[in-house]
Amino acid sequence: MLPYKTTPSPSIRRESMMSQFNTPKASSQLPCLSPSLSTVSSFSNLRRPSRPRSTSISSTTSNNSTSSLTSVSTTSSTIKRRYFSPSSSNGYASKNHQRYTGTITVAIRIKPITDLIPQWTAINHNEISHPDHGDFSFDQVFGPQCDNLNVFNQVGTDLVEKLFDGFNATLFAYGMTGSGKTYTMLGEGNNSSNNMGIVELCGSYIFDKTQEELNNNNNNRYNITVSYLEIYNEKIHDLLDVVKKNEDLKLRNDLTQQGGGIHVVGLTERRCQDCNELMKWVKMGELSRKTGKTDYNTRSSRSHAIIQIKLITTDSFTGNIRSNILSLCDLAGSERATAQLERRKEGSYINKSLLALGTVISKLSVESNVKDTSSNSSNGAMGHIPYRDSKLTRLLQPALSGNSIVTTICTIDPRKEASAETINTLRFGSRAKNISLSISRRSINTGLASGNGANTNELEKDRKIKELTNLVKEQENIIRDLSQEKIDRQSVPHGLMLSRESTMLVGDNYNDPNGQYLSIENKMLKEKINNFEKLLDKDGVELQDTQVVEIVDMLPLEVGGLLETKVQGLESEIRQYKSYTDQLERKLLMLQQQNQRGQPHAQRDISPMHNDSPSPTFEFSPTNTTELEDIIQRKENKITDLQKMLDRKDKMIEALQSAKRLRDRSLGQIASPSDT
Ligand SMILES: Nc1ncnc2c1ncn2[C@@H]1O[C@H](COP(=O)(O)OP(=O)(O)OP(=O)(O)O)[C@@H](O)[C@H]1O
Repeated sequence: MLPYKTTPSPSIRRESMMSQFNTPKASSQLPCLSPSLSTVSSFSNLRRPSRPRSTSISSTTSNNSTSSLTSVSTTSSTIKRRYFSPSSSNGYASKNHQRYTGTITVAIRIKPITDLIPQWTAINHNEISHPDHGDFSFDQVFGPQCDNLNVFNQVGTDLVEKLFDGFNATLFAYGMTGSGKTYTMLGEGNNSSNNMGIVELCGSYIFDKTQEELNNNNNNRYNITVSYLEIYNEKIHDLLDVVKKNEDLKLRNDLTQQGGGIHVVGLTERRCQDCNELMKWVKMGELSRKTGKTDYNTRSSRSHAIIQIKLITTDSFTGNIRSNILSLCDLAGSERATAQLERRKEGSYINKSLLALGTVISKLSVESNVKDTSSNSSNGAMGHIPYRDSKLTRLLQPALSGNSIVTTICTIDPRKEASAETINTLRFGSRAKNISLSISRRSINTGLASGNGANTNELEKDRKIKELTNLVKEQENIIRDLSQEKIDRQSVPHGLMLSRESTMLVGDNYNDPNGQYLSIENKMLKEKINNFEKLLDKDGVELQDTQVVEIVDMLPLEVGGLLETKVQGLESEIRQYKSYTDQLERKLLMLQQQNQRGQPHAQRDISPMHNDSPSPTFEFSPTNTTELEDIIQRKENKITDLQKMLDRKDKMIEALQSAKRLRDRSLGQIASPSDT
């Protein structure tokens, strides 16, 4: 169990502090016991002119505090811890209600100083005062005398109670460097007395309460985990994983979270059996956290740190499970520029993210005011809130936008030289105080728990994983189909053998048969063009019969008609050549006979004697036998060529006709006798 040493009861020490409070000078040392009273809604409203100090508050407060002090059982008889019972006047819903409505709770904590007279003092449990700036009102004001347990009793117990009621809760410490944020959240030194920080006190309270519930035979079973991260120079580090501690973890919107959430991908969660174990992890994380020396703090936190304690509640009777998170944030402190380069760089990141937080708080505050003033007429729509301006605001986004009950502890250094920062901090606090929250209880999962600590989140994640796995499978199928399509395209025979039927079959395998068919058709047409080009190139070269048939087979039927006409033209041309050649031969014969008889070349007219058939027109007329022989030879060659060409065309026509017959047959038509 917890290694706490027995501590003096807070109530006893409070009694002794009360005596100081009754003296006028002791107002700055006001103990912090009363529940929240104030609900002032703007910074200007929070401020009142200085007034004479009242001394009448102490007795009332003292009575209140004693009556509201309740002992909470712990599991060890040697440890007796006393907590206040949760305040009921803070706008919180009762245990049975489903919703919490109220504003962010803002507490101010004044750091004790020994050497100088403080400029800022607590005049009662809700007000802080400055001789020049006046009085300011908040939910809680903790004087320098208040210890961490006092603070916890006022602001921490409520949050933990709400956690058990099914809400998320967030507490963050805000203030200038050296003003006491880390002291408040994590305590100091060996934690021998009341210097335990809020984190440890919350952890202790949570484990005590789970034990108490078990003792009361409650059906609920609890599992508790802890995670610890820091934002250093805008990078998110996992402080509970020594191997990954320098990795920059990514943020992701977590749709499994009710109302949306921000998920830190890969953040380690450690399961804890008791507060001792929880603090062991926290201390381990502390060792990794970045610290350094600043003008105001010898061990300044150079990063924002967020510890999350997750309470997983399983109803062993119904199997319902839910998880709720308590986020405890120790922000890095704002500071002025320093000479040291490293500190300056860190400082600029810190200031930038705090500025982003300030802007978000300011805008939310304005939005809340607008909603208040327009009340029912408001449609509830939010203006743009720049959560994305920094990692810090992104991480706090779910809490600030209604996923969590939020409390802020603003720590201040009461010295004169820190006054500007104090005013800034109070301004921040007053804006935060304006922000109204309306938070649903986290829904409870039905469905049986797995018994091994499964929780809502885990079940949701399982569902999400299944969904994503299916998606991945679907995408793998698409990729496989696409690769197959590529292979098929590449394997389409290069040539003319791919029939339309086969292309249709190939096409049927694809998701989009029309598209696939068109692409194959396109490929075929390209092939046809290629072959026509080859045919043109091969003019005069003998084509194989099969080639002719193939070419003709792929020709559209209209081309066949054209070819036939062309062939008829050629045939008539050949007939003309033949007739002319006949005439020439006759003429030649005649000339030869004349030569043999020794007759002179009296006639130069060599035009055909019988002009009964049309003859082609020639450019010149032969003048002697040799010339004539030459002409005749050339013409014979030409005739041979034409006959060859005619043969080819005949074959083409034959092939065309047979292709036509085939197609007609395949179309179920009866071939007409003229086709054959
Ligand atoms: N309420 C307090 N009681 C006693 N000592 C305190 C208190 N608040 C702060 N201190 C002391 O002041 C010093 C600075 O405090 P702390 O480190 O908590 O400041 P911080 O706001 O976290 O600063 P930083 O932003 O630089 O990290 C510490 O030595 C701490 O012990």
